[in-house]
Amino acid sequence: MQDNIVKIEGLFHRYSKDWAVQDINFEINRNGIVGLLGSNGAGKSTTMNILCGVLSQTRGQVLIEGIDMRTDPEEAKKRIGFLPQNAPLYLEQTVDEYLTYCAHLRLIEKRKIRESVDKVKERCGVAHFSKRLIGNLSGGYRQRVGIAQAIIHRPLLVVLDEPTNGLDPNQILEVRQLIKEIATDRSVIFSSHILSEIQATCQDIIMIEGGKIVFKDTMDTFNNYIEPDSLVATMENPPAAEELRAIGGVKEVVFLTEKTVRMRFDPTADIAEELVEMSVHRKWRLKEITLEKSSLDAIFAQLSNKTFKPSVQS
Ligand SMILES: Nc1ncnc2c1ncn2[C@@H]1O[C@H](COP(=O)(O)OP(=O)(O)OP(=O)(O)O)[C@@H](O)[C@H]1O
Repeated sequence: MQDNIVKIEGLFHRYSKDWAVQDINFEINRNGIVGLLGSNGAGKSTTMNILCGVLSQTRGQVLIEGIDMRTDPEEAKKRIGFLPQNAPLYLEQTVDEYLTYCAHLRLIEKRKIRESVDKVKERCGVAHFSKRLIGNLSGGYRQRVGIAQAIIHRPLLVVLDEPTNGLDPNQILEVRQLIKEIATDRSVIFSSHILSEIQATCQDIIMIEGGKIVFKDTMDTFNNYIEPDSLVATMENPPAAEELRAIGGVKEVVFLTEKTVRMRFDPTADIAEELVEMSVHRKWRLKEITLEKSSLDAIFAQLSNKTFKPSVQS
């Protein structure tokens, strides 16, 4: 039977008195990107540092392809590439010097180092900056070099701690694209405190809050879990706001234009059907109706406050 790429069981860690993470359990069994989502201080870096063998857990087990990170760190770490929150870059080195140094650290055979460095520069789009000092690169290119050091030894798992933090919108798109590319033939765990970032990048999501997992499943399941709670309707002959507000389950009515209205409602009420029926009877001449889901941040807050654990993950 094939071992999981990653299996984390009953992971607890405390730095001093309080638990930073508690009872973290998850598995990764396939290539692609898993998003680790949580607000500041939620426990993302602690989990990632333990997963990569940089921090030793108080309790629990981390297995990489069945190899215990605690008892056989050398073998387990060969299978992992890590880009911590503060990328371990030497700003006074050129891209070539730095990646060659990383290749040595990763124990790549001497005769293969040149080739490995060239390949990874090509893959990460930094080949044209080979002789440039890292200190003189933009934030986006520094992150690319950080990702290059994480994949130079061709690990089966790459762990990226908030890799798009501090980048401008264009750089974020470029780094996201690079992460998607490197995840085609390996597994990537990617952390962020921004839900839309995880949604745009990941196939699976693990939400962590207050050191505990509050949601873990596929991104598709997460998206389906979000129920619509407002609609936008356009009517040729709309009634007054009070008439719409009187419909059972409607919480708020706001006219966006003379003929277009947004109605917030209780997700358990079937407002759309009611609105269509009333429009026919009262001749409001409904032209268009669009259901809207709650803001992502609201869902994040909602999930963060409750413990919801679907059984499957990847
Ligand atoms: N070295 C440390 N010593 C003591 N407490 C720590 C240490 N590092 C983290 N913590 C605490 O552990 C908890 C989890 O922190 P962690 O850095 O893992 O969260 P995070 O989700 O990565 O947040 P951020 O995005 O802000 O880095 C927080 O309460 C934090 O204050």
